[in-house]
Amino acid sequence: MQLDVELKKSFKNFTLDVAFHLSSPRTGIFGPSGSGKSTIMNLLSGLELPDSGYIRLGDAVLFDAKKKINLKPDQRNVGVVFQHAHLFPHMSVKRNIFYGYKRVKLENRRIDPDGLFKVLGITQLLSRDVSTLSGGERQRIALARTVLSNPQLILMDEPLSALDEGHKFQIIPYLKNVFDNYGIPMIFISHSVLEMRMMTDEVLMIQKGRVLQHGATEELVKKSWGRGLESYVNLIHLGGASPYKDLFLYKWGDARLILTEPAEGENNLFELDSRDILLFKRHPEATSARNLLECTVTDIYSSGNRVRVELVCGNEHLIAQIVPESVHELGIEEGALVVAAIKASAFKKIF
Ligand SMILES: Nc1ncnc2c1ncn2[C@@H]1O[C@H](COP(=O)(O)OP(=O)(O)OP(=O)(O)O)[C@@H](O)[C@H]1O
Repeated sequence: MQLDVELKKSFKNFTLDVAFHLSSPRTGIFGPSGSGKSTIMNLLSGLELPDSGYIRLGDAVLFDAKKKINLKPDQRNVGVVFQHAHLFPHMSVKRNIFYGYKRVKLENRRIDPDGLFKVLGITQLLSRDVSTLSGGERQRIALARTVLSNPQLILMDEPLSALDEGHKFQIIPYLKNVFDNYGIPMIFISHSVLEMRMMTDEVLMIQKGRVLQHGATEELVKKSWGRGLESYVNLIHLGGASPYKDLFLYKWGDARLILTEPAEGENNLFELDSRDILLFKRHPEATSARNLLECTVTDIYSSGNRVRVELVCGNEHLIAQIVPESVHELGIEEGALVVAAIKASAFKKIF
């Protein structure tokens, strides 16, 4: 994806003034409430008219104030998934999905609907009444409708934020499936760092209508933590568990992890707060922590009274957060060997 944007838009109490070039097919727009994320999305999709600037998507000019080009929303080939699914309540699920499909030219119907229903896990929902669906199911239906319209870009405006905590992340594997199967570039809007990390490789940080930072998602999360993010959260993908005494044993690269929480299937995501990792110079003789990992320090960065220590443990990466005094006591520097101790209960299952 190549998206070139320079846009200005003023409302009574707010001015958006941004210029950016996005090339990653999984991009995020991140920022606090009221920073201008939805305004950017509305300008890109053609729902709002910019005061000035241009929008170029690949070879297509969607908007150019100087050249007086302004493609209508349905000419832009940009699909939108909103926070709420906006399904027609009087139509069946199937009719909702195919709404608009008949307007897609035959040569552009490149996505097989039955295949898409499998990818989104909605085949069994097709004959259901819209009113009987859960929030996550509704979002998957809305996504199916958008994908079938054959967009060259999908904008997702906080697609998870209306879902309750328990179901929020269940939809993430489906979103990833759609991306992996059809390769349609996505711009994902959110004010959740966790969602950004799960859904994007590149992120544009917006504040008060301006671009504050732009870069690789993980790098921004690691390095800009001093400005408000209390600690780094390690995201750990684990396959299925096997029982181990009263606990559960997982394979993690070449290492083994013991957790209190069970998980099924090969696609489980756990979070581990960087503050929950203790570092030792040598193997402790006895400890209540069930996990002791031999690691090498690869990077250290500090902000105020906190220091983040990047580690490679086997072939996996971890970030621990300690205080400056511990850095001196442990002799932590790049290349140093340490033992990371992690309690079995420190891993929290996301999905
Ligand atoms: N049509 C409009 N008329 C007047 N002000 C508007 C309009 N649309 C947006 N705004 C204002 O522009 C600012 C940015 O709004 P926007 O919805 O883009 O923020 P956001 O980052 O998406 O916020 P949130 O995360 O809460 O959805 C807000 O102050 C909002 O009140």
